[in-house]
Amino acid sequence: MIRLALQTKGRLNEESLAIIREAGIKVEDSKRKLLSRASNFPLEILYLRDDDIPHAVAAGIADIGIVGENEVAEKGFKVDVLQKLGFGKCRISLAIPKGESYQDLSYFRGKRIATSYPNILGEFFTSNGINADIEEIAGSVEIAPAVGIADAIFDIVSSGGTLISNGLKEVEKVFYSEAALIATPGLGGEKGEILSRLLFRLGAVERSRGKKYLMINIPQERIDEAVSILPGMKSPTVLPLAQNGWCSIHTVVGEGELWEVVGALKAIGAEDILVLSLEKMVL
Ligand SMILES: Nc1ncnc2c1ncn2[C@@H]1O[C@H](COP(=O)(O)OP(=O)(O)OP(=O)(O)O)[C@@H](O)[C@H]1O
Ligand SMILES: O=P(O)(O)OC[C@H]1O[C@H](OP(=O)(O)OP(=O)(O)O)[C@H](O)[C@@H]1O
Ligand SMILES: [Mg+2]
Repeated sequence: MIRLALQTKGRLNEESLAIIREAGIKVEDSKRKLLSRASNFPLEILYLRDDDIPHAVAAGIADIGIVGENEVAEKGFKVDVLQKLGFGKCRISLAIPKGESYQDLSYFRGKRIATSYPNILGEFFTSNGINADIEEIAGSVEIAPAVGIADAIFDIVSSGGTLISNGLKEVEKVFYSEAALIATPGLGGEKGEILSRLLFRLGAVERSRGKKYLMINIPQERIDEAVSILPGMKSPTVLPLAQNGWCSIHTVVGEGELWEVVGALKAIGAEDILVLSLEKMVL
């Protein structure tokens, strides 16, 4: 049995559970029990505040965990970061009142900066030779300048909407983060073996993320052109059609490039273009 720490509620909770479920593991959500066993895989979930996950994993209270890289860096506990998970993407940035003019980091010399990430900020300032006053606060950091408890802030930014709503502007992007799977260093034996099985499944889930299965029909003489347009995994599958002179091409395309590829294929005479969702890419 392996124990996985997940955020009880908040930004990472739903997607963390979704990724486990996409890996075919049946688990209950945190509304019922804070420790719950999967019914079809040797895994149990321990639901925690995200701040507590790096320590729980470093201390072996949980064997693995899903948490933002920002929390891992801030807490500084020794854990292995096994895999980035592609969600919870954000950055931690320095922001100042929008009316202020800003040239460079020297702006922050002698200023009071409110943050929930004093260690990341402290290291950043030290390595840039900035001496400032770091005020640690647990939440609602963006309001600190307006109520006079700080001159600037260092906090999580994603869309930037919260900064704008609070009359602030982002001036330095310091740390980029996303959710990651972390583990107690040196997990071996039975736990190591269960972890490999889990990583194998998560890899398949991750690879299929944002990917579509594309099927087109195309005249035989255009196959080479079509293949050069398709980004495909290896080379795309080409199948003959019952209709003479035509064939069907199947391949996997990233969602980001889908419409461009479809447009280019149409332009060279592709027809019957089907886009299907891709369940898993095991390889
Ligand atoms: N706006 C955002 N966009 C994307 N990811 C975010 C955003 N805000 C936070 N995150 C990521 O999600 C993590 C959890 O954020 P959340 O706001 O749920 O934390 P919290 O309030 O500290 O929760 P907890 O109650 O578990 O301590 C952050 O540490 C960060 O990695
Ligand atoms: O740039 P934005 O897209 O506006 O996102 C940034 C905000 O998101 C997070 O807060 P969240 O909404 O999770 O609430 P919290 O402060 O209660 O954790 C973070 O603490 C910022 O305040
Ligand atoms: Mg927290």
